Amino acid sequence: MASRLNSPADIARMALKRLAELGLAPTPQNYTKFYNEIAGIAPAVKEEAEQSNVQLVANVQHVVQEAADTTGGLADLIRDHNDDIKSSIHSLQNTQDTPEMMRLLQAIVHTATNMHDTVEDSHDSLRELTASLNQMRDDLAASRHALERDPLTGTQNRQGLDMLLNREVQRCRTYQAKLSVALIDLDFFKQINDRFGHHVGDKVLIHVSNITKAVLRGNDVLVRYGGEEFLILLPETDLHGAKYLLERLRLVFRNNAVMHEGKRIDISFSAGLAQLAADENGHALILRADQALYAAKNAGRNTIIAAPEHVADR
Ligand SMILES: Nc1nc2c(ncn2[C@@H]2O[C@H](COP(=O)(O)OP(=O)(O)OP(=O)(O)O)[C@@H](O)[C@H]2O)c(=O)[nH]1
Repeated sequence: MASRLNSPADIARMALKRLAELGLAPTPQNYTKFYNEIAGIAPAVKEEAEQSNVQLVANVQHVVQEAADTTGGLADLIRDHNDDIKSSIHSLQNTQDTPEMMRLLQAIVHTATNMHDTVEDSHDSLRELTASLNQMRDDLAASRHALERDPLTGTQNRQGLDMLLNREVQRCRTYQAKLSVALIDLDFFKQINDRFGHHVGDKVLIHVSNITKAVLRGNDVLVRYGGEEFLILLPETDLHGAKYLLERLRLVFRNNAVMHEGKRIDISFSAGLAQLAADENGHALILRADQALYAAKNAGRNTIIAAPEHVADR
């Protein structure tokens, strides 16, 4: 049970403890690596996404500046052309000389044609700029998606959880809807790594997230919460429904062992469940699920425990 922690301070403490246990120096690199591992954050993806976001913002600034230049230039040119046409019309009204009238008319046609061409050019360049901005919007969405995904299992990571949870809690308040969370921690996962190697451990994590996703409904969200710990957000689900789902999941785990070199690797999990109370926030809800998970581990593992009802603060 690697990640039992919610606050950054707890995660930081745990990261330092890990470094000390392994006899590693608490360098910024080592500290960051362990902090991210415990918090379930993929550093490479995070850094890459952050860097590309900085690049993206610079690109957006550039395109917006170009658009401003284009429209500003267009306004100036139209004003100049307008002045020319006005002046030619004025001269036209004050002359009776036919050749002069012809010259002035030609000048007006010429200016109007220039104006038309200028507007056409600006239109094309603004269309190109809009296309660039649309492309950037898509890049930004893709980069945000990558930032919120766990690269190993493809599930949501903790990065996007706060926003999702707040949204669901808000929805429950507005519509008096139900929301439960399940915190699942694989039992004795370290032994799988130790016995078969880290790559088999990884394979087990992928397998676990795949079979879990197959059991969940479309609205449910599976989050890789820590190393071998998963959180499931269950909208429109009370504690009874959450228990039913987790029991089903336990059966699915039992019937779908990972096969490695012709041998079964049996996997079980412990889980803590909690249903959102009317006056509770998302953080407190997860904390109760976490305490229930602790109780499930202490009860001997392969156990599902529902948190007692939330007692309102006085
Ligand atoms: N293969 C693999 N192992 C991971 C990953 N993330 C965390 N782990 C391992 O998960 C193990 C968790 O070990 P423990 O915290 O002792 O928990 P456990 O062995 O599951 O024991 P209990 O939770 O108490 O039942 C550690 O060995 C971590 O290195 C990962 O992405 N891949």
